[in-house]
Amino acid sequence: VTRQKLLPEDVGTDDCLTSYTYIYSPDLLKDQVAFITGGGSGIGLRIAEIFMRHGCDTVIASRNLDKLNEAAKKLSAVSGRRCLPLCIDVRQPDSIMAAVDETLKEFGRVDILVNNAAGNFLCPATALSFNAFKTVLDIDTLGTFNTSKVVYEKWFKDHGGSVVNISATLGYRGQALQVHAGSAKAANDAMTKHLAVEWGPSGVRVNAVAPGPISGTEGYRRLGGPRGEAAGAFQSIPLQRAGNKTEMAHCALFLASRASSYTTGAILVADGGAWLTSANDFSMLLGIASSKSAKL
Ligand SMILES: CC/C=C\C/C=C\C/C=C\C/C=C\C/C=C\C/C=C\C=C\C(=O)SCCNC(=O)CCNC(=O)[C@H](O)C(C)(C)COP(=O)(O)OP(=O)(O)OC[C@H]1O[C@@H](n2cnc3c(N)ncnc32)[C@H](O)[C@@H]1OP(=O)(O)O
Ligand SMILES: NC(=O)C1=CN([C@@H]2O[C@H](COP(=O)(O)OP(=O)(O)OC[C@H]3O[C@@H](n4cnc5c(N)ncnc54)[C@H](OP(=O)(O)O)[C@@H]3O)[C@@H](O)[C@H]2O)C=CC1
Repeated sequence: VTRQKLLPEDVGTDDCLTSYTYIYSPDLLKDQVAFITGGGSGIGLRIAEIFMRHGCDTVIASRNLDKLNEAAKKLSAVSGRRCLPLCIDVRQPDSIMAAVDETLKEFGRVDILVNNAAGNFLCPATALSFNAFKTVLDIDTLGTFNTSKVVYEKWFKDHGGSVVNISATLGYRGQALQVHAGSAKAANDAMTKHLAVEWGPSGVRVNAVAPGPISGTEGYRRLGGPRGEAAGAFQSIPLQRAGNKTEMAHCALFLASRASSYTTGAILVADGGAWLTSANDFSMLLGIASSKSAKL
């Protein structure tokens, strides 16, 4: 008897999948438009690809326009849908307003907002500067609020829509070296619920996906994922492995689409059960608990 491996395909380069098997209808997002922050790399890029394969046009928006231009070409080539790359810094409301105006000019609508952009690094609280803590809060939490508010006021308020925030389970039990990111994501989980309540009557759903360690991304590398994997750290996760980007994109697709039409204010935990059981302490894992270095 072969034990079933709960490992769905994630076959491809770091950029786009080379093969894909549908688990939802290919028309699930037909002719909708999604605005995805941080859509030029990692989990955001895979979300853009999977949404486009389901009939959606996308805007991918972040700081590095060269990276976005290259990603947009690849995304359009694999999906046959339109992808508009736009330069924003989620800390700068004016840049978001200009990008949403451009989106409405190009596509005439926006149906889905994915707040995926974030910044993170490992750093002990004592070594973390005041500005470093503020920077992560500014990107992760204020950035999520800024983008949600602009998209709501310019379109969702009158037409409805779906917001998907990308959170993390890292703060659920507390973790060394992560007070900045854990605090930011906890605030985002609260924001998800508050905005779900306030915007529900306008036909706007607000939900979140909370990943655990997800391989093949900058975040995974920065947080010591490959070292953790080599040290057998993921054996304490019930599903005994890191997740992959396609799995996160499928969660975002569910929450963004009519498949979850009666779901709002929900946080979909997608971490292989990690936070329930794991000794999820990076400092122990990486042997750097007593490090005084600000730049790990
Ligand atoms: C992955 C898991 C691996 C192993 C786990 C094993 C077992 C655990 C089992 C279960 C655990 C379950 C769940 C947890 C799993 C996953 C982790 C969860 C979350 C992951 C989140 C992310 O991945 S976020 C995306 C990551 N990508 C990026 O960060 C890219 C974008 N980043 C940036 O742009 C920069 O890094 C930035 C965030 C610093 C912002 O840049 P910028 O605006 O240019 O700011 P700066 O001017 O450069 O800096 C501002 C201040 O910050 C200080 N700083 C910068 N870098 C560092 C650092 N590395 N350390 C300390 N301080 C830093 C800088 O000095 C500035 O402060 P000053 O006081 O000097 O002004
Ligand atoms: N990988 C993992 O293990 C986990 C990831 N997550 C979450 O998943 C999401 C994606 O992370 P991941 O794919 O790993 O990492 P990436 O570094 O690939 O993605 C982060 C993205 O955010 C963009 N970004 C960063 N700062 C800004 C800014 N100020 N304005 C606009 N865009 C910005 C970056 O683009 P650019 O540099 O061009 O601005 C980049 O595309 C994040 O929310 C992260 O917290 C949660 C748990 C675990």
